[in-house]
Amino acid sequence: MLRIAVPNKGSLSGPAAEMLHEAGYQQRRESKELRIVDPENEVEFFYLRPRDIAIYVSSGRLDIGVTGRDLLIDSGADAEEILPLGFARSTFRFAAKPGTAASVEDLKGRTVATSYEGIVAKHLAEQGVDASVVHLDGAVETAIELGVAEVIADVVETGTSLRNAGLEVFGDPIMKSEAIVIRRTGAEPDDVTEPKVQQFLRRLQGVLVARTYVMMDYDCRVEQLEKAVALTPGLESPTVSPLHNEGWVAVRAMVPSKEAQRIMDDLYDIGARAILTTAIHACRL
Ligand SMILES: Nc1ncnc2c1ncn2[C@@H]1O[C@H](COP(=O)(O)OP(=O)(O)OP(=O)(O)O)[C@@H](O)[C@H]1O
Ligand SMILES: O=P(O)(O)OC[C@H]1O[C@H](OP(=O)(O)OP(=O)(O)O)[C@H](O)[C@@H]1O
Ligand SMILES: [Mg+2]
Repeated sequence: MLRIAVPNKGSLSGPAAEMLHEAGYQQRRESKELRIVDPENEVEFFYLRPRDIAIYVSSGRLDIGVTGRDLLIDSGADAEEILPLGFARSTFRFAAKPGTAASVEDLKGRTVATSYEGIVAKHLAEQGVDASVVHLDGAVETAIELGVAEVIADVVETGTSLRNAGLEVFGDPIMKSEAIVIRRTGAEPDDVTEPKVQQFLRRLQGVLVARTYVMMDYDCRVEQLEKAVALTPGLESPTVSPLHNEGWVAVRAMVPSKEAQRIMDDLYDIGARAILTTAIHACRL
């Protein structure tokens, strides 16, 4: 049975469960459940605090886990990223009252409040800056107003929390994060576990592709086919089938969903007709 760690709370938990459900895995029914077995897929899910997941996975007791890249790096645990999952995207940044600091060098001798001491200490050491770090569990934006620190280092998504606290980011982003799948560094692939890990990754990749691509079908004149294929090259190459009407073909290709409307306009302009897009529910590339 493959043993997988899944976030039990916070920003990662809902989207992770949704993605696993889309990938065909059974998920818990109640938020208090700590572990469930999915016998059909021979997988056991452990619902753990996102911050603890890298530690469990690095111990080797769990085979893989879903966590945030920032949490993995912060933990310093012996685990590595094997698949980015495209949700819970954020940047990790320094912020302060406007005019306080312009770059990481300005942190010398100052105090930085953060929930991610590991990331901050590593970054300051890399930059050769000597500053104090104070650990807070959350709501770190308030630390400046209350005089606990002059600078904070925190997760920024929309920037709303910073704006509400009257703070501004400064310096280069410390890192970019998103949800990821991790496994123990240098895990020895055994014959029983490895195929299951690979199947798990293929399923999640299938969900990612289904989320980012749509299937496009259209008819076009043979003379326009090369132009049309250049607009819709597909992943390998589009399927082209003859139509009953001579001189026309039907084309089918996957296209990035974000570009679908523009591609439909361009196809129409070169004379393609009956242009349809349909959602992809699942796939294996
Ligand atoms: N507003 C946000 N937008 C995107 N990702 C976020 C956001 N807040 C936290 N994250 C990501 O969630 C992960 C942290 O999860 P964690 O559950 O520890 O904190 P949280 O989501 O802030 O929840 P809480 O603070 O309520 O416990 C990190 O990978 C972080 O980058
Ligand atoms: O840029 P934004 O879109 O505002 O998102 C970033 C905020 O979201 C998270 O806070 P959360 O609500 O989890 O509270 P916390 O600080 O107590 O973790 C994070 O710690 C930031 O404060
Ligand atoms: Mg938080």
